[in-house]
Amino acid sequence: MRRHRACGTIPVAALPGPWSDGLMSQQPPPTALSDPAIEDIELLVVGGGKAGKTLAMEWANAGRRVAMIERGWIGGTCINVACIPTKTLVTSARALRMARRARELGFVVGQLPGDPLAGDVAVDIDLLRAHKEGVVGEMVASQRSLFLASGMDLVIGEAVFVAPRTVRVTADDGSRRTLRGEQVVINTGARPLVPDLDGLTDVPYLTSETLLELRTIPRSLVVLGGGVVSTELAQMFAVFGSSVTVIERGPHLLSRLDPAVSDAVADALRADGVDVRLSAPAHSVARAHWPGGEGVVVHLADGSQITADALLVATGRTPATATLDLPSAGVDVTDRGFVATDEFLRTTAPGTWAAGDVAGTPQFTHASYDDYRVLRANLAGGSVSTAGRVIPSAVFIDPELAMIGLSQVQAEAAGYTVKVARMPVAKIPRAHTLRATAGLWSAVVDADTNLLLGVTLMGAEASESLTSAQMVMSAGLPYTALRDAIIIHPTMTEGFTLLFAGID
Ligand SMILES: Cc1cc2nc3c(=O)[nH]c(=O)nc-3n(C[C@H](O)[C@H](O)[C@H](O)COP(=O)(O)OP(=O)(O)OC[C@H]3O[C@@H](n4cnc5c(N)ncnc54)[C@H](O)[C@@H]3O)c2cc1C
Ligand SMILES: NC(=O)c1ccc[n+]([C@@H]2O[C@H](COP(=O)([O-])OP(=O)(O)OC[C@H]3O[C@@H](n4cnc5c(N)ncnc54)[C@H](O)[C@@H]3O)[C@@H](O)[C@H]2O)c1
Repeated sequence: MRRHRACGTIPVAALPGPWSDGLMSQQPPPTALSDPAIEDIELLVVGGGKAGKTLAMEWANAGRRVAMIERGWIGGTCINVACIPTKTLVTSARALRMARRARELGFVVGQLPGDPLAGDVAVDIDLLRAHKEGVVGEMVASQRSLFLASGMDLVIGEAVFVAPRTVRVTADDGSRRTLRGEQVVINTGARPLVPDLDGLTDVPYLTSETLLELRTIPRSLVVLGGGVVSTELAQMFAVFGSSVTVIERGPHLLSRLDPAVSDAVADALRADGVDVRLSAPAHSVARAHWPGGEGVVVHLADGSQITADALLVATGRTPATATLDLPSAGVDVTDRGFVATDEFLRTTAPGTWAAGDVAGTPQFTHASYDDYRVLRANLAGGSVSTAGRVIPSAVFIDPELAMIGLSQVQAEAAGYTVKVARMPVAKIPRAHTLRATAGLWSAVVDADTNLLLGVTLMGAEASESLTSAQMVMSAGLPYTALRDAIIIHPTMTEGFTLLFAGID
């Protein structure tokens, strides 16, 4: 039988956002257990990220006593302020780019009088935001329904450890509960990292979270950092009409890629008008004023400066542990502030586990979901390890970039003798029908075994095509399995038959 633990002390009216109605009113009043101040449960999930919420729902659906504490984002970071809103906006940017190429594609769009942009079409920021909020709102509502239907106790508030496996939650109205789990999972994610840069705290700056709330498209935007968040948002805002400059302190965008691929990413951004400055460490930031306006000026170490209406800080993410009081839980952190876990996702405190970004898992939602699979097994007494996981990823720029496994540089450094397949995307028939012939596919093959070591696809629909290579890799099949497969024509995935033709 499902059992609910109460959160009646947190008034529904205190809850933010569209999920505030009816959430707590379905819960019975608090029941004293072994200690009147402490509510004992089987599973306590701290932070409703991908791994934790999935496990919480599963256990609650099985009739187990589960509480999940979430400070406000029902469904976690990904749905509220990261993957889902940004990819929704990427879709708009892509459609806008296509609309600007209307004549090439055989149609015309109406002329908008007074349009400040060069093309026939322009962004309506209110419509754009409504579109994004519609997608996010539907997903949040769906998550809320699933959480409540599972029978879990969804506790809205800020969690702080007060003892091992014991958390105090404070709601917006100041009311408190104390919950103790037989098992505890910490899944609080990460937040934008704000670097220690001279002047930064004195200027208005945006992060990936606040950028999504803008009421206007800034005429000019300077982006600090040249990683994944930066490249996706910089290109998108350039397409929306901003004059965008990216400042990266290192010699390449997306520094973990082979330089040739990083260069191709920089070219793709430049093709949309982004000014990409590499090896350009920022020295300081200050407010800038000009007749009729104000913004920010970024001074670079080489003495040059960039002035813009708005500044986006995209210099990485930091684990969300600062307010958790982990020492009270007996949970150690690493020197970079992540919750220290072993390969089974156990923390240093008995019965306490961690997953997702906060645990130092590669920062992708699908990686956190894999942590759920690890936890699911290990909380049931198993010993599933996170060691050796091969995690694919994609950067949703145009053209898309998707990768898995080793790059050529990494494979050679690891001592493999490799065969490398490379092909311009223009060789794939489907790319022509999509009018999207930009990009390059490459794959690294172990010359001794013919096994795939890594694949990097830059081109239309790369994030979809990559999964075929991932399946071949995980099945331990040679690259010839893809080369000789009968693949639907014309699709982008068909490109594998061409990529691998003639690499012997
Ligand atoms: C702009 C952007 C775009 C991204 N796009 C993608 C993408 O396309 N694909 C992809 O795979 N990944 C993407 N990511 C990364 C992805 O969002 C994260 O890796 C993923 O959300 C991590 O999930 P998680 O399980 O660690 O927890 P999260 O989803 O981060 O959830 C943690 C939850 O814990 C809550 N919380 C934190 N502290 C407390 C506390 N003290 N008490 C109560 N609750 C707390 C937070 O409110 C949050 O809801 C993107 C990230 C950003 C910033
Ligand atoms: N499509 C996706 O899956 C997706 C999208 C966005 C984010 N994410 C996840 O979020 C994580 C964080 O992304 P991110 O882009 O914030 O971090 P990142 O680590 O990918 O990139 C940060 C960049 O900022 C640069 N930098 C740092 N300090 C700087 C400074 N003072 N001046 C100039 N440059 C500076 C770094 O050299 C680095 O290149 C990613 O690693 C990724 O795992 C994933």
